Order: sequence, then C-alpha cells, then structure tokens
Amino acid sequence: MTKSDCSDTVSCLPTMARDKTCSVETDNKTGHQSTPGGQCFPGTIPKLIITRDLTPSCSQDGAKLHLNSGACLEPQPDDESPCSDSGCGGSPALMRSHRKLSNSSSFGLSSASSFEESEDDFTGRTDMSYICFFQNKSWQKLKTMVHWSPFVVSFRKRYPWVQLAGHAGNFQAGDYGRVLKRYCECEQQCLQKLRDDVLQPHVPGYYGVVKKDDQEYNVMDDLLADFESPSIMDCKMGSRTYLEEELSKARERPRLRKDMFEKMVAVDPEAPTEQERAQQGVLKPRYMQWRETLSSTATLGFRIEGIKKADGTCNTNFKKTKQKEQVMKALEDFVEGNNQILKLYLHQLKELRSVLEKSPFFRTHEVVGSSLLFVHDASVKARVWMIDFGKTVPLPDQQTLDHRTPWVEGNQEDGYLWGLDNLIDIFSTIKEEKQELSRGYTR
Ligand SMILES: O=P(O)(O)O[C@H]1[C@H](O)[C@@H](OP(=O)(O)O)[C@H](OP(=O)(O)O)[C@@H](OP(=O)(O)O)[C@H]1O
Ligand SMILES: Nc1ncnc2c1ncn2[C@@H]1O[C@H](COP(=O)(O)OP(=O)(O)O)[C@@H](O)[C@H]1O
Repeated sequence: MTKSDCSDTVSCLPTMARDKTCSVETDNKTGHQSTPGGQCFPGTIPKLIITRDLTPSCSQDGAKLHLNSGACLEPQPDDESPCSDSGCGGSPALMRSHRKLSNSSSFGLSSASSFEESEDDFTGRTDMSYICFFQNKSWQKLKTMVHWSPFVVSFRKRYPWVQLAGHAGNFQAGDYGRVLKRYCECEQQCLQKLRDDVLQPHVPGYYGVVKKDDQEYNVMDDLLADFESPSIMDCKMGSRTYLEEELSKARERPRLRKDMFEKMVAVDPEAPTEQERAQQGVLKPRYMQWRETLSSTATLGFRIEGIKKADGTCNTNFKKTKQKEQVMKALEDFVEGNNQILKLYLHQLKELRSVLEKSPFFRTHEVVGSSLLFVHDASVKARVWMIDFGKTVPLPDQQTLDHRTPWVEGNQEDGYLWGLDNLIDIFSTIKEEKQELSRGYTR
C-alpha cells in the first residue's frame, strides 16, 4: 500500500488518540471514480450495518456490511487505509494514479525478453545516485504481463527486480542491495521500531527516508539482492485485510468504490448485489471481505498473492485459491519438489513463529495486510521475511493481542498467528507426504 500524508498521521497514532480530521479533498490521482456521473447516488442509499458472519467454515466472526437508506456515497480520501493510494494527500510527484497491481492471471516472459523501452518509463537524471542501468539506458522498464518493476538493480550484479503484489509505482531502485518504497509514515514508524525488536532479523533492514524528485521514500533492504534468479512468493497474512478503523470510517461515511466494483465483476459478475450493481460501486470493507472469503484468508488466515519462479514464470491468479488442497498444490509447485527448500522454509516459519510470540512489537500492534515474502534460489538458499507494514498500527496503551483469538469488532485481533499456524501445518503436511512417498519408493 502507499502513503497519504494526512491519513498516515491519523493511523499511526494509537486508535483512541487518532485525529480523524483530514481536510484534503478527493483527488484524481486515485483513479477512483464516484458513482455514475460523479454525483452521490441519486436513489435511497442505505445506512451501513455491521453484522456477524456466521459462516460455519469460517472460524472467526466477520463484520458484514449492508447498505440501508440515506447515505451519500462517493470516494473520499480519509476513507482509506493509512497508506492507501487512494488516501488523501501524497506528494505532487505522485498525483498520477497508482494502480493496484492486477491479480489477474499472468505468466511472465523470461527476463531476457521482458526488457523493453516504454513510453512511461522514468527518464532523465535524478538528484540521487539511484539510477540503474541496463544496456546503457537508465530506467529500463521490465515489461511483461506481470509485475516486473520498472527498474533493474545494478551494481555488483544486474538483476531484474520483481514486485509480486501491492501498488504499481510504489518502488524504485536504491543503492545496491536497497530499494526505495514510497513513503508511508505508518510503515516508517514500524520499520524504525522493528530495528530494536527481536523481530529485526525477520524484516528488511531500514535506512531512513530519502527524497527524490519531490517524493519521499523509505529506504530498506532489497530482499532479493543475495539471490541468483530467485523464486519468490508473497503470502498475505491474517484473517482480516482491513483495519477496524477502515470499518468505522465506512460506517460513518459510506463511500462507494467503482474501481472495486469493477474488480469484483471481473472475477465474478454475479458477486455484486442488485443494489451494488445499481450503484456501480461497493464499499471498501465489503470488497475486502469478499476477497477474504473468496480466497483462503477467511478460512486459513493467509492467502497467496503471487508466485514468481526461477524460470521467470509468474502467477498472481490466486484470488480463488481457497481450499487447503489448492493452497498445498500452489506451495508444492513453488518449491518444485525440492525437499531441502521445503525444510528450510518450514524451519524458518517455526523460528519466526517463536520470535513473534516473544516480540513486544508484535504484541502491541494490529498487523493487517502484511505479507511474508519467501525467496529461494538454485543454490538452496531460502529465506522468509515479513514485509509491508503500511497497515500495522499501534494498539491503545496497555492493550495487547495474541493474534490467534477470532476477531470480533473491537478486539482488533488480526488472526496473524492463526494464519501462520495453518501455513506451518500445510508445509508440514507437504513434507510428511513427500517423506511417505519416498519411503514407498525405497520399500
Ligand atoms: O488485491 P486487490 O483485490 O487489488 O485489492 C487491493 C488490496 O487489498 C490492497 O492491499 P495491499 O496493498 O496489501 O495489496 C489494498 O490496499 P490497502 O493496503 O491500501 O488497503 C487495495 O485498497 P485501495 O488501495 O484502497 O485500492 C485493494 O484495492
Ligand atoms: N524489501 C523488499 N525486497 C524485495 N522485494 C520487496 C520488498 N518489499 C516488497 N517487495 C516486493 O514488492 C511487493 C509488494 O510489496 P508491498 O510492501 O506489499 O507493497 P504495497 O505496500 O504496495 O502493497 C512484494 O510482493 C514483493 O514482491
């Protein structure tokens, strides 16, 4: 997710203390559209009601959103999450739209064929030494159907940088071994605090803020730097992908998101309700809940966002990967039957869990929308890191989370450890099945 100045300020304070005022008006960088004609929905617009989701397959309660009469719906900047592209403010340099990278099915070209000039490349010099070169040209765009980032990291070695998920345009190359991520105060505060937490080895190293072309960036370790042609997987953790704060805002000031309506229809034309169809828009929490129940987020507490393999193939088409068996298949495919890689990942996930259970930072933060980034290569090196702290917010004084208790609105539980337990179980099952299989062969 990306940043917005005022919403960051709002969300990086403990919930109780947050200043909810935000004077910035909706801007056109967001790409979000209001209801048809740019007006408030002309009909009777219902009020927002939150009810429990009692779906038996879901081991947690979930808030459901319904519209009742009376509200005027139109996107507003402060409806968004702390680092949302669609939030208010942001740098003038980023007034262009920052699309969310599509999760549509996509199979990458080999990196060799993916380098191409593009009209919308970044060109010209910058005031920093972060220009990257490929074939003597600056800022080559890695152009495929998938999410190659618009830069090639270059210094001691050149390698195409891959952004598997998240918002397009959020990253730029840093000095060798570092990347720049569009500034988000919330994320900055987390990365800073994490430097002094036991979790430090499990998150990218953080090196402060730099300004480039009027835009600020958080500088952090490039987690791909020490790998050769890495395979990468992004798993979004937790049973909930929107902050409680986003829910309150949606209830206080329900706003329709036409872009989310369109993303919903693209996956399942039957998904919107009659009313949503008439409005041509959905509320953000409604969209997020729909994504959660369509995927494994609601039932397993994590979901796969994308996988890029060493051969360059890339798949971000996991929106409907929900059943345990489907997830297992995707994970098996990711490790390509390599037992050692499997063991390394399992070991690291268990180690991470034990550190999370001890971490003061983790205990005192609502961790939403954060991912685990899995990276391995042919040299049988494999690592897992926590990334994306744009919606990780401190809890009010004295409050702590166990990250396993099912969420009910108000308790701020995020299901992170529940999801990690499930992920570990799935990796363990794959390992056991492989062992069974090899025992069978040797009999
Ligand atoms: O994956 P799809 O279905 O495209 O939906 C996206 C993701 O949930 C984003 O989360 P993430 O950045 O973790 O991938 C979220 O950003 P937030 O994190 O800001 O909530 C986007 O909200 P908007 O940015 O409001 O569009 C939402 O449209
Ligand atoms: N420090 C990093 N090193 C290498 N790759 C990263 C790093 N941070 C993010 N990425 C890549 O970028 C993608 C999106 O990152 P994320 O922080 O989730 O962005 P957003 O905030 O836009 O959602 C990840 O799936 C991963 O592929």
